[in-house]
Amino acid sequence: MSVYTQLTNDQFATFCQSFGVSFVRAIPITQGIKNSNWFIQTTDDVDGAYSYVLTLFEERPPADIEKMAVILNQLDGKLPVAAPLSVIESNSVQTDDDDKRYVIHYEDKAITLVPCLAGSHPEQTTQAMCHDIGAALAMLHETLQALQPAEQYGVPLYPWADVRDREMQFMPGDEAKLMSDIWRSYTELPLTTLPNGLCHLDMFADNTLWNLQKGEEHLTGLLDFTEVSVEHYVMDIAITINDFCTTWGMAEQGESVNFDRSKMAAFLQGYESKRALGLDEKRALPVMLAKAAVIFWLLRLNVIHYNRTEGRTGDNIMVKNPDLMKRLAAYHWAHVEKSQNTVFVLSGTTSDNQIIGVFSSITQAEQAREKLSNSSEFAIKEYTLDQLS
Ligand SMILES: Nc1ncnc2c1ncn2[C@@H]1O[C@H](COP(=O)(O)OP(=O)(O)O)[C@@H](O)[C@H]1O
Ligand SMILES: N[C@@H](CCOP(=O)(O)O)C(=O)O
Repeated sequence: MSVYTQLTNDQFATFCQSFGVSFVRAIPITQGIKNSNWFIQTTDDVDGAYSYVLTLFEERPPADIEKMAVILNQLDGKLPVAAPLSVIESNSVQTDDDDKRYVIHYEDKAITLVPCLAGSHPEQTTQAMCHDIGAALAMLHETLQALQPAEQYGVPLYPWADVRDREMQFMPGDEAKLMSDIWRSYTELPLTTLPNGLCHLDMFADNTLWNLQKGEEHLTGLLDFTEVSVEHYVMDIAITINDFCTTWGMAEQGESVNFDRSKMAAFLQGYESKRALGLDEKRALPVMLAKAAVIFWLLRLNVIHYNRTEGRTGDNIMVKNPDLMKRLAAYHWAHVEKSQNTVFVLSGTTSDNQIIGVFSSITQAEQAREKLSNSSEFAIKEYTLDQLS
């Protein structure tokens, strides 16, 4: 559980009053690792129910949280998000939407109050859920294109290269090599031409809520918009795929990491039902999956670093296991290396075995075969480069 700041009931009551809500009780929220969150019970709630969530943003400055409120209001109605309540201005003068404030301050930190969304976090995902979260992410990418210039609405990207340089000093050689190989391969992608825009960048299953009725699972909430930044859409896709399409084994399951490629196919189908991916995005995806895993490996090491340097300890502090992300990065990297080392040969099946072409992906080979009038007389065979020499 992560509640970094302790507040008194009087403080909760005063904060809630700023949003026109009458406070009864605050219940600390057990999930989340960045901010302090409480469910808020009001005088209108019965039987221990609660209708709001109060968040005290521990890291992001209030100006970033104001931007986040604009983003959530843009998405409201298109996707199931919890848009922040506006602050009741004391002079009771009607304010335009543009002048509304959504944030109050406690010391130098921002506080928001949002409606509590129904549903629960999935412990496991299904192919149908992966399809739906893919469609939701594409809708998010498309909808936020209305906010221009995008840089004005997103927060700056975190300086992950600095975290990498600090953490790599303490890593065993093979781990540092994995990280730098993936990083180098990422920088070799056509980064200047890949489409970009406002991205969520933390769409993990535990940042989503679902009605989990068996066979009828549907998305009821998208949470945690504190990281929204301008990034390549394919990076946001990779981040979301990495969590939704992986079964994470806890310590008792040997911390296994099982990535499900059929879930990824379902995700991509859902995504492309709302926004078509370009060929360059599809080509970049395998390396982006590895880079996204590296970023969250670093993020988790960074949380541990700050907990240590700022003396944050105790039962209220939750940490997520960086090793799981390291294993996922290694899995994706092995896949990239294998495909870099593999070619697909299209050749005739008749006695002369005529070679039509050598391709770096199965899709390219299939496309070439489809163009042949007598395509059934040609086969595609996979070879590693050392088999060909
Ligand atoms: N609007 C909401 N409705 C229901 N639950 C919420 C809402 N906002 C936050 N939560 C709960 O609080 C948890 C932590 O919120 P989150 O924004 O992910 O915090 P953090 O930024 O600390 O990671 C979520 O996983 C969810 O369980
Ligand atoms: N989703 C990230 C870290 C951010 O955690 P959150 O609980 O604050 O969304 C991870 O799994 O490492």
